[in-house]
Amino acid sequence: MSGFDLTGLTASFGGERVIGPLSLRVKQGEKVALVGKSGAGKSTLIRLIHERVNRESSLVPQDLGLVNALPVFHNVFMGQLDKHSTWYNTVTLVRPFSRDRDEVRKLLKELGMSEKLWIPTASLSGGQRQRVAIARALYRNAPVLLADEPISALDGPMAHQVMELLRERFATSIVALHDVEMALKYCNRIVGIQDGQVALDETSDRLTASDIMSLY
Ligand SMILES: Nc1ncnc2c1ncn2[C@@H]1O[C@H](COP(=O)(O)OP(=O)(O)OP(=O)(O)O)[C@@H](O)[C@H]1O
Repeated sequence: MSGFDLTGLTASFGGERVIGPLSLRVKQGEKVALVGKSGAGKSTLIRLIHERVNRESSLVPQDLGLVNALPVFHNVFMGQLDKHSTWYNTVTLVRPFSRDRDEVRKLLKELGMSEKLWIPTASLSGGQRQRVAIARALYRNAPVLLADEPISALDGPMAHQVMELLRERFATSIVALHDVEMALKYCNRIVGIQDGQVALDETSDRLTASDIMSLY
């Protein structure tokens, strides 16, 4: 699977509906940007999609979900925990296999931080931590990427490098982005969320930044 057709997506907090009911069909090869103002429901929608396509997806959550006490290597390795036996994962915790070390180092190099392989994650900057979560998603190598503001802590050149990498490595993606220009540049479909509903759904080549700004 690398496309999906989800219907009946809903979420409520304290009895208040914040998403849906909403349907979303994403075809293989589509790079979807979720846009909309803060509180519109983008993160909640990504969580709902992840619940439905869990094992088929690589997730970069907004809070990153890193284990601070562990080095960068182990946080990235977590992307493939469910692909190995308990024995393999336990050995890796103490003494990682060279094949995995090399693979993780190579990914980190593409993200400009190979020298951080054995550094405790807690000691990294915000942008470095974000890149660890991105490396974990790349290492998981699932058919669908689900990412919630994956470049919010990165400087300009690194933000472009990461978006390029994600576009190249994942056939299908849904990425919540605040930066409208980045959404238009790296995604081929724009889905605008307003009050938990789809308020805009159009291919990028038919939109300008000002069309999207009407959502804000
Ligand atoms: N755990 C929660 N408990 C209560 N309300 C929540 C919770 N999570 C989200 N909400 C509410 O749901 C709505 C949608 O939130 P969500 O985080 O999905 O928005 P968003 O579009 O991702 O915002 P942002 O761009 O600021 O990340 C908001 O009104 C928010 O207050």
